[in-house]
Amino acid sequence: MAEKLFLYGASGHGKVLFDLIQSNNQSVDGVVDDNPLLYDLLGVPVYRSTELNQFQGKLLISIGDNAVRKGIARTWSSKKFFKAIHPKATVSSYANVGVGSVVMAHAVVHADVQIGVHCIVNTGALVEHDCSIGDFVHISPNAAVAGNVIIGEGTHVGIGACIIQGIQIGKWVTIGAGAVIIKDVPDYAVVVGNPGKIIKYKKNE
Ligand SMILES: CC(=O)SCCNC(=O)CCNC(=O)[C@H](O)C(C)(C)COP(=O)(O)OP(=O)(O)OC[C@H]1O[C@@H](n2cnc3c(N)ncnc32)[C@H](O)[C@@H]1OP(=O)(O)O
Repeated sequence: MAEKLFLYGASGHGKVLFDLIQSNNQSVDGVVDDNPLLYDLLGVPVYRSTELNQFQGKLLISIGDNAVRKGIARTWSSKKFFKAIHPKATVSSYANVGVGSVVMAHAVVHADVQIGVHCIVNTGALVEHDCSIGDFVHISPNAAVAGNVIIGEGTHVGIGACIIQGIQIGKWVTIGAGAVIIKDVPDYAVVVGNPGKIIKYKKNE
């Protein structure tokens, strides 16, 4: 019998992953969320994290916030996680997608790309050849990352942003929606606009 699959996070992102899992002819057996007001996600029961140890199965963290995803992955590091790739995503057989990561519909991940653990490559995002994407990164819908780009842990590439080839982006960077990144970006920077300019630094993850 197939192992049971659980989502951690009864969020909007959780709903999208729910659909993704069904697109792969699998089903979600339960959702974990500590919001006491939530009892069900798309008809599947929501459990509290205190109940999680009762369940045998594999877990996928369905929370968009990169730092929160990292915290949950650490807390539940003894659990088995799974990755999920939409059947309408294109992932090169020469790319590597880490455990706990998701690749949404119409995303493209080309050859010799390394994607870390617990990442989100969101709907229609493009990751070109030879990129290295750190753990807990989120590449938002319709963002495009050109070849040979390195992105550090926890960075969020905003919706529709573009990063030209060969750029190095630090860790826990925020790239604003629609930004065009043509220069390297240091750790914790928040960058917006075309061409991308740093408007501030985040204090931490
Ligand atoms: C499925 C999903 O939903 S995936 C989620 C996808 N979501 C995203 O991609 C969101 C990305 N986030 C953004 O673009 C945000 O605006 C951020 C993180 C860049 C900035 O947010 P905040 O820190 O709250 O900054 P704030 O809104 O105060 O804006 C600061 C300044 O930057 C400007 N600014 C903010 N975002 C952008 C942007 N994307 N492009 C250009 N300018 C921007 C603001 O106009 C403001 O300018 P001002 O000081 O001259 O008035």
